[in-house]
Amino acid sequence: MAPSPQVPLADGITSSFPVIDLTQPSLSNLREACKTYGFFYIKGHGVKPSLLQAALRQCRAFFALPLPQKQALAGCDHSQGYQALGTEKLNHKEQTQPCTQEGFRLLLTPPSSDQPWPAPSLLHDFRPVLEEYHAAMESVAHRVLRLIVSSIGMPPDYLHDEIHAFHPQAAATTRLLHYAPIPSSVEDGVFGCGAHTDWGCLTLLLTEDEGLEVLCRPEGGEGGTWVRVPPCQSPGGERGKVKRDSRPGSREKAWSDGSQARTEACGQGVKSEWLLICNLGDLLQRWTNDFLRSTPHRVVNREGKDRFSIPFFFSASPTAVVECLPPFRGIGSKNGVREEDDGKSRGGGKYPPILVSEYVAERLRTATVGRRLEI
Ligand SMILES: O=C(O)CCC(=O)C(=O)O
Ligand SMILES: [Fe+2]
Repeated sequence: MAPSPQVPLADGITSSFPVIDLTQPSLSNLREACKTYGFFYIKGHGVKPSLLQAALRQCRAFFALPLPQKQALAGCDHSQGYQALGTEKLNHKEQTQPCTQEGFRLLLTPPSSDQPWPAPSLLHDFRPVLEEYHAAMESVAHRVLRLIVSSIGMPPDYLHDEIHAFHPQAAATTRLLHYAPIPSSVEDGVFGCGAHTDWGCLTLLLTEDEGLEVLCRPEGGEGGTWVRVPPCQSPGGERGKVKRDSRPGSREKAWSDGSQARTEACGQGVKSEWLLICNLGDLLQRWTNDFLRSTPHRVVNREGKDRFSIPFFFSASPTAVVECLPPFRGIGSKNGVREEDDGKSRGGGKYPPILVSEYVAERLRTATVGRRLEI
């Protein structure tokens, strides 16, 4: 099968960031993307652009509400509702300040009567638009997961049917994020959101704004290079400009203009399509004994502008056990390369089996300010 369109990287990085077309997916490209980067773009997802635009409009409208109205929507715990600026720190090693963002978590799967919603008198279309958006992302996530499982040589429904990973339902959260117009400073430890991995199965991200950076380690191992990921679409369909970090000795690289990928992905002359950015989370990495990657990423607000994004976090059923899958038992992964077991693995894998609920609760707890989390 022909290679899928790629986003070539700038500044001498030889590899590229893949675009997976859900209408004609290449499993080998998908496997390579999941193994090498843990990040890829999705095209051909079938979600209407009008729904994506409406979700972003509601996101902006929500954060434009006066602070007391947002604070009234704090959930009974951190997993739902409003989180004010200054309440989260994802990386206690590198961040000197909390993330410069405020957020609103919509834990809609499974449905819960505890989920706070703004009154329709405040934001009339908020709930119907975001419920539709959540359902659309959930369906994309199930499709992508089956493809990922097929790409590693397993029956597509293995996680669904054998592991009951999503039975009766995978927990899934749509999160609205607003990054305050505070310039980040990598040197001073000020980040829109500090380097972290996502703790679910996979994340689908929608944003029109620059700022997302991914730690690129094609060879695996320590170190790596932070690369900037062009947004899913630029405002008005215009293409983003190449941004390079020209500071001497900088290890940060810019992706080349994402418009190239979008044009290639959509065909010349066609108005650019809305891509989704997909990344793998820790559960998939643990299930595959580190064969697939849950890659560190961060948000750097270089221009100090308001930034909006909507990640959809697809986790798993809280009662599912995360334990090394059969093909990866006895196989270690060093520097991203499969190798034979060194004899120290437990339960056939590097990690002891853990309940999804335990893993997720611990990660959520450590993300609130005052707790430690190191990557
Ligand atoms: O806002 C973004 O672009 C990414 C946010 C993110 O990585 C997260 O919330 O886990
Ligand atoms: Fe993330």
